Amino acid sequence: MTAVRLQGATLAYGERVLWSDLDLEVAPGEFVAVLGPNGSGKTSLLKVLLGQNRLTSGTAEIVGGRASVGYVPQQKAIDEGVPLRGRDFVGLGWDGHRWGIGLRGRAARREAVDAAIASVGAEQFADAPLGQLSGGEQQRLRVAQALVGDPAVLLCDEPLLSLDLANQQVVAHLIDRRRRAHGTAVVFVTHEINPILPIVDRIVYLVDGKFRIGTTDEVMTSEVLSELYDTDVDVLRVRGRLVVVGTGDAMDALGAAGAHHPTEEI
Ligand SMILES: Nc1ncnc2c1ncn2[C@@H]1O[C@H](COP(=O)(O)OP(=O)(O)OP(=O)(O)O)[C@@H](O)[C@H]1O
Repeated sequence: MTAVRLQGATLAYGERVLWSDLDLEVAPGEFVAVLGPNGSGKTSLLKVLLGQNRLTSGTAEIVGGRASVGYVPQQKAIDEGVPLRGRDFVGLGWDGHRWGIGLRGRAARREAVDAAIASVGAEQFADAPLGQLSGGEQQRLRVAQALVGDPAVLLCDEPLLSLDLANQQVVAHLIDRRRRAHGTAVVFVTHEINPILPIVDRIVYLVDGKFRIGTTDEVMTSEVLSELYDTDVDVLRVRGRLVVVGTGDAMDALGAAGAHHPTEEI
């Protein structure tokens, strides 16, 4: 069974080839992380799957169709003045999938919104204005919004960015629980693999037109990353965490260079 399929997928902007001949099948319930330095084409890959970017060649398919996709965007602070309540924000995810809400539709909507809010443990703050919530609380509601339509595929674009360690773990755990309980396929773009290290099934690692796909143990080695980066890279395991040294990225693919939490990574 396959939920997401890329075949011979190539994306180029003019002369610049981000990746080429990418073959990837994501199974229902599988958790695939997309890693790579800035500009390697991680977000572009998600945009292809969302139907916002066209491949230069090859094919990309969400097997259940685009209606079965949930999307968690990057965590960004929502303006304090936004009058929307958390509950209404989650409801927008439902409305995106359905038209013509009758009485019965309204009851189903309420039920689905309540269930999505409960699934991320957001009952306590779902009725507060969105702009007054913390970054972690807002991000939990974004996950609820993506889940309310009961997606078969969840696409996440750096959903942990700028969350503290505790909230990173909360959000990662929510997504993990969801994919195990519902067989949701997850494609998860991230700079920081450590918060999802216990969860991830496979990694797609993109670097400057090259890529490697495999399990964490297959991809996160000094040998593979040195080859991808074309320079000496060391992958160290320190107290159950991965630290990468030598990629030269301002914020390298593991967050080990520490743009966000330098002291927490080691
Ligand atoms: N529509 C476009 N036209 C031309 N170039 C683009 C377009 N969209 C993205 N790019 C370029 O393609 C490259 C890859 O962008 P993308 O956002 O996919 O990278 P990324 O791996 O997600 O990076 P980051 O980690 O910085 O978010 C970047 O250099 C970007 O400037």
